[in-house]
Amino acid sequence: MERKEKITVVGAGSWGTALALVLADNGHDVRLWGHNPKQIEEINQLHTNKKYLPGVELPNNIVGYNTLKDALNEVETCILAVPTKAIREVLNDMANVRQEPLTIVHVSKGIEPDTLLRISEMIEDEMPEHLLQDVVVLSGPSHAEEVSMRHITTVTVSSKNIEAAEKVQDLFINSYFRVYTNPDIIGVEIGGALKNIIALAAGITDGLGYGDNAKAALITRGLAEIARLGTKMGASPLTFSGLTGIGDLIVTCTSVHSRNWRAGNLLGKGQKLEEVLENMGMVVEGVRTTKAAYQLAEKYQVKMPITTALHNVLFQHANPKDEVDALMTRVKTHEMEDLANVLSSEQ
Ligand SMILES: NC(=O)C1=CN([C@@H]2O[C@H](COP(=O)(O)OP(=O)(O)OC[C@H]3O[C@@H](n4cnc5c(N)ncnc54)[C@H](OP(=O)(O)O)[C@@H]3O)[C@@H](O)[C@H]2O)C=CC1
Ligand SMILES: O=C(CO)COP(=O)(O)O
Repeated sequence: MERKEKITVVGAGSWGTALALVLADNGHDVRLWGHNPKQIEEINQLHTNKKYLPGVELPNNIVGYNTLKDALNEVETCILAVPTKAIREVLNDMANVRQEPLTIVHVSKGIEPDTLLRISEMIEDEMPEHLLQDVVVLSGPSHAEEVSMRHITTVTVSSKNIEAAEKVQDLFINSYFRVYTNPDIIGVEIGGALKNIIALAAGITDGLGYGDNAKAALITRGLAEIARLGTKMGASPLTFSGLTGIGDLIVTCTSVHSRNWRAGNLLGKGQKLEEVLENMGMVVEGVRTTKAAYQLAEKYQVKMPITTALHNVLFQHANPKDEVDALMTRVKTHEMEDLANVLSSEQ
């Protein structure tokens, strides 16, 4: 019989709440911490979180907490489910109320602009060493709306410590939520973060009225530039053909649940970025990640034409249609650059 645990989910948005449900289904005592007292009252009294997961009923073994100290008391594992922008602030608050080491499972998909740190690196940077047991990432094609309806979902967990990843695999795995492990933490985090850029771009092309051919082109050429950067950063190229690479690209570029796709769609239809973000009401990670990936491309001297085009649209007021035209009229090239180099050296 598996050990049932007290587990704290930090962040009561869509993804934190959906993951709390999976853990509750597995019999764990789940504490769901959020910074909004009214929302916590709703979770405890009505067993709903209507803003983030409308129509979903939460079981009794999910208890809402508004105080981090109480939420983290006597807990060994915490799931960190806040937007990338809020991570440092929340970790700082956690460090102030913790004395014992904690395993942090992060589920956010982003890169920090300017420092260019992946989220596991941000956690190591911000959390004092004596308070950090292990850092694990959970990522993959998984919209909260579907997970909360117990629709079949597959994800991957990764950590520098394989045993920690396997423990998290055991906490989450069940008949509708299948969890794999992958030792390549760089590839897992880069794939999960950068697919949001391509999802924004896919939303834009849909909003402009382009068809499925354009979407397929974006997904495959998007994957090529993500893998080009990721491998330079030390990731295994194989990871990009897995759940956290192509898998997450497919779901985010093709699903109406995706906030990144929806934001891109509105941009393609002519709305201004500020207006789109204001009306979304939930995090659109791809915007900040585009800034970070653009900086990473410069740092590692990697060509990322789709990321650059999106950067121009988001931050330089470029016209989306002009950027698509510019992408299509670049100098002709090989599809597989490495393969072309190998073949020409054999001649
Ligand atoms: N939704 C999904 O399907 C998936 C999301 N993810 C990733 O999970 C991460 C979280 O996303 P998601 O849950 O969807 O986002 P949401 O926008 O749905 O929720 C974000 C939550 O974080 C809270 N929050 C924001 N800032 C702070 C802060 N400074 N301190 C404390 N809490 C804060 C929000 O509170 P408030 O309501 O007060 O704003 C809200 O409860 C993102 O990185 C996302 O990419 C990954 C896989 C799937
Ligand atoms: O990461 C996700 C699905 O795997 C969620 O994507 P969005 O943030 O675009 O909704």
